[in-house]
Amino acid sequence: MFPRFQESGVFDGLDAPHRVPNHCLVNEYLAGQGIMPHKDGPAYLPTVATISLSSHCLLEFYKVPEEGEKDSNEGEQPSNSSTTTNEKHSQEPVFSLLVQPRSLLVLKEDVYNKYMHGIREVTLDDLRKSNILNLNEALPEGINDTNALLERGTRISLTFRIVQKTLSSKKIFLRK
Ligand SMILES: O=C(O)CCC(=O)C(=O)O
Ligand SMILES: [Fe+2]
Repeated sequence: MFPRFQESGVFDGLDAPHRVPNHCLVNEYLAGQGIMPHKDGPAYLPTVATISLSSHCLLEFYKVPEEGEKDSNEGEQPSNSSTTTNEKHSQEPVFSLLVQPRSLLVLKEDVYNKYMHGIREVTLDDLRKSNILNLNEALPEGINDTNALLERGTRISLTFRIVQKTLSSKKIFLRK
């Protein structure tokens, strides 16, 4: 897989010597589970590549609140079991992407830096809503109606990132 990342240049242009990720987060979402809107934050270099398996989801993008408005959840560890996830989605998304199973989604540059992303806690995704930018290309096989409600199943996501600073074992030893 690393050669595929290098060939496709997904992690090019970052301040990283090897152009491959050193961090992978695996999330499992049961139908109806989501993740609150958040920014991935400065602990990672600003490119994130996500492989999705099993089910689609609707990834929604929100403007980061201005200074003084409510927090932007920057770098906060997002929880996919929070009961308040849908409250955090009260704002309307600016745009959404229909994320297909077996797809690789790369978020970088402005989308990484200027928008929050989240997944609503719903079992049905309403394709009429949310300004879905890739709706026509991403409709699942057999569905040609952009008015459809898409039923979610269990989705597994593998999110690859580059973490710039990791805590060395030496530091851990010295702190004991
Ligand atoms: O599961 C996904 O596609 C998104 C996960 C995510 O946003 C995160 O872990 O920061
Ligand atoms: Fe994220």
